[in-house]
Amino acid sequence: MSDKPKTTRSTTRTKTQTTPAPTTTRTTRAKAANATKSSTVAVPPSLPPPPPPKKAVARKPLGNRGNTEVSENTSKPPSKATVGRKAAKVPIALDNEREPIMAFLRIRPALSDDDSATSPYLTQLSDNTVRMADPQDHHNLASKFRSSNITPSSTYTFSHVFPPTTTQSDFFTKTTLPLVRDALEGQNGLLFTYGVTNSGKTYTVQGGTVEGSAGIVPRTLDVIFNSVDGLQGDSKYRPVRLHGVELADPSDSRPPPVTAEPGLESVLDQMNTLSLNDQDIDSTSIKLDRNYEYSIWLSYAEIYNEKIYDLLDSVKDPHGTRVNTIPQSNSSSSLVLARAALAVKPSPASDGQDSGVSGKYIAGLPWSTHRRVFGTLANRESSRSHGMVILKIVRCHRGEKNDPTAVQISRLTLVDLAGSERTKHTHTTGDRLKEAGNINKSLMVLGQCLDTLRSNQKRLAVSLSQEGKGEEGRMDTRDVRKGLAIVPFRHSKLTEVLMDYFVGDGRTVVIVNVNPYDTGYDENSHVMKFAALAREVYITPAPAPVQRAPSILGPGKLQGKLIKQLGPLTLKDPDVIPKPFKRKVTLSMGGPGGGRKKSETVVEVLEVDETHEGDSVGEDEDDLAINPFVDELFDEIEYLRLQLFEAEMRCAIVEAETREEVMREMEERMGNMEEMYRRRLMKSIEQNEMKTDAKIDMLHQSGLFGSPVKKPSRPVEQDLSEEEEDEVDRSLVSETSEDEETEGHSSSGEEFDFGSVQGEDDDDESVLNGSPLASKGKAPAKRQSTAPQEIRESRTFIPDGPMLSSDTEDAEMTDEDESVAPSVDEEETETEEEESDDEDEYVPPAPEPKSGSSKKARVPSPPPTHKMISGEGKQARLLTSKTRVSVLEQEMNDMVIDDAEAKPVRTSSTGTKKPRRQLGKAPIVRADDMEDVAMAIDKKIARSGGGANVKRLTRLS
Ligand SMILES: Nc1ncnc2c1ncn2[C@@H]1O[C@H](COP(=O)(O)OP(=O)(O)OP(=O)(O)O)[C@@H](O)[C@H]1O
Repeated sequence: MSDKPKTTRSTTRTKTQTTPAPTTTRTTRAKAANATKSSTVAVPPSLPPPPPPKKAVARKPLGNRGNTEVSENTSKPPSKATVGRKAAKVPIALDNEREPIMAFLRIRPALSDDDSATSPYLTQLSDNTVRMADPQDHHNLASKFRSSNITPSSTYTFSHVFPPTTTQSDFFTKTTLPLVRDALEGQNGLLFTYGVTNSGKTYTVQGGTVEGSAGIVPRTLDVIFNSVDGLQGDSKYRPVRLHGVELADPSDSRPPPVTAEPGLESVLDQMNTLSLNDQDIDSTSIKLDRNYEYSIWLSYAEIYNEKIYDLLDSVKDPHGTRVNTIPQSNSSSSLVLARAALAVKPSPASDGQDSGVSGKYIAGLPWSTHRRVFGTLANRESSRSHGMVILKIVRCHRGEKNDPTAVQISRLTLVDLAGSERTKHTHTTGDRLKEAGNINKSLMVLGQCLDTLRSNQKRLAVSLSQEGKGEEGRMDTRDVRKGLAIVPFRHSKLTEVLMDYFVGDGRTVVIVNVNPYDTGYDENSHVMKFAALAREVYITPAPAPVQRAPSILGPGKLQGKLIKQLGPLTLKDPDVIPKPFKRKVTLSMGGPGGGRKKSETVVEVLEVDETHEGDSVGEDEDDLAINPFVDELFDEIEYLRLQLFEAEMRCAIVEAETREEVMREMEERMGNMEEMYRRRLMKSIEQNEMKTDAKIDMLHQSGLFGSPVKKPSRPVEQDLSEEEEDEVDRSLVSETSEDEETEGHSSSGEEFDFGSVQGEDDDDESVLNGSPLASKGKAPAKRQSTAPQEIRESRTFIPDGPMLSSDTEDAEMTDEDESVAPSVDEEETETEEEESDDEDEYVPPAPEPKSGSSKKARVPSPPPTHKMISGEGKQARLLTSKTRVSVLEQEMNDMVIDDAEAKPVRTSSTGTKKPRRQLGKAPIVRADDMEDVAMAIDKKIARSGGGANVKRLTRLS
């Protein structure tokens, strides 16, 4: 018993330190023949709250522990008892029927202030559902156009969801303890963690560095050794391959030859003397059938770059010599370690078992204790490799101890998968890219396997459901089985090694780890979908296999084969040795939590390809069964899938970029249009203001506001007598009528410089100088010399002269109003403006009517008012004044204030400058306003006796 290995678990457990548990136990008590059946073992509903943290206590050697119920252990509080208590609600089916793969979700807590400041994208809805929504969705434009298979918000269902507050102990009890119990009863079990980097996989499997954070692996070992304590067998047999057993080598049970490797001495010494806190020791014990004795075997392997390595291997240099000295961090000497990859071989039929399930095993993976821990020294990088702890429990009935056919072996495999992020996000090159590619490949193949299994099961289920529904349309289930798709287990080392679990060789549990603060929303969506897929795959756990006819090999034979297997490590013949893969590894010891100073050493590791020499019976025939063509096809499918994925991602990115570009362009155009309309509006406002100012000026000048402005250009008019004024009034009315006809031509053929002429050639161009108002102001001066003649001649025209009625005014204004509406296309608007200009051309009053009866004949009949105007007397003059006001209003409304930006382009054929009327710039004059103005003017006229002021107004207009 003094040979019993000491505990090697460490409170300073980190990713880089994984120590082997002692694996061989001896039976210390050969009694309890009538022990109760182990199936009565139940899991506690929940563990009691952990005891107050004690000062670290020395871990008790396993050999000294009694295999007793915890309640019997006086050193432990009864509440820690695990046997005989009511079963916890662990969602693992207890029958051997078909059952889905269990998928548990564990949500990582916020670890930093940054995490706490971010809103998590995962919300727990119930005990088994969560909703995942991308919080960046509202801000991130690109995320709106992410590839179509990523949904912005989804609800996912799991067997159970563990919130961030879940303790390691609670998590272990609800997810792994049932598997441990199964394993002790002879049932295989698989548990693997799946998630992106930094989501807590390693924390879940191995544990953290703080007290009470021991993970699944150490707790599993605790429970197993607690349970078998007192029932240890003499390790007569040891497991080989997948299901086989052979006679054990006596050295398997010996303690490690520490002195032989002084470099490791300190490491192992450190491990052995480390003490653990109570919270890190799981005191759960499962009540076992005491008719059996047990021996526990452990191996630890990693799958790195699609190659499998033994992490419990002795440390060797490239020449195969054991390395005795590990250089310390401050040492200048460098160390090169070598390790050989292990082959995966099919389990031979000679290892036949009851379940009939075939699988593969890692050839050369040692199943013994006291090995040097490569895993500890070679620093398994959990992000980049899949770590597998494989526990084998060899159970032998006490009454049949010497009957090798009565040996029962069960396996419990705990896998910490590498981070599942995609290559495109890792931005890696060279070796890192290769690593990422292999990780992606193995995880992708794992997904493919589950997918194929699911669809095969569905097809089978459909075929079975149709059985008994008559012959027609029903397919023989055997035919359906033949037509099922091949599950591509062989396409990655990971699935090759785990395949037997998926075809019914035990229960499977998937733990999905999610960091809800991580930015990899898409990656986590893939993880969630993987879990959803896993839950749709059904497995039929086989009953505990019993080796009825195991192939027993002598230890010598096995050793010989192992030596053969490890032979390439000597690296003596470079021609036959594949080119090794070299990488640098940092070894870490001590550090926070353990109270030891942290030391680091960098070593180079040479990784040699696996040898394909067979080491087991019957494997060659199995290998021959592999069809290389099918293999090729699978490779091709894999390659195409990868290409498809990359193409999809590229398309999604291009689409998102294009959309963004188009949106930017549209925004720019909208901005330009907005600016254009804004400028137009401002211009229109300015013009209207100027026009209003001009009107006010005119009213001031006319004296209507009590401050007449004297116009030097009209001195003669002011001197006219009353009679003359009347004459002028009448003549002006006549002029107005005549203006409609004469198209702005004076009797002398002279053209006025305000208003353009209808039908005028658009090509005429001249620059307008000054405001149209100025032109209007000048007009009377020109007329001045001809006024008496005009008055005389106009008398004959007044009755027939057309007048602008208010209706006409309204109509014109309406037309112009319509033309004000801006058009989207500037050019179109321009054209319309020009056309409208021609249509609504302002017709200035002609100073002298054109002679000729033909002109008169075209004049429409005048309204009755005109006839009255042609009469004599005061009332008639007043009416005439009103009419003049109407004309004035009309002219004011038609008036255009020219500004610097106007287009004064027209000239008459005679070259006279003409202001070009601005389309749509005519002001909207409200009828009420005009009436008011008219009334004011009337009053003024009445007060002043009409005459001069009316004349002045008219001239002004
Ligand atoms: N439940 C938890 N409670 C407290 N800390 C946690 C928890 N889960 C994870 N952590 C911490 O989060 C960090 C990342 O966890 P971990 O290394 O286990 O992630 P991982 O998924 O294994 O990453 P990788 O794939 O790179 O190995 C670690 O510091 C770990 O201690």
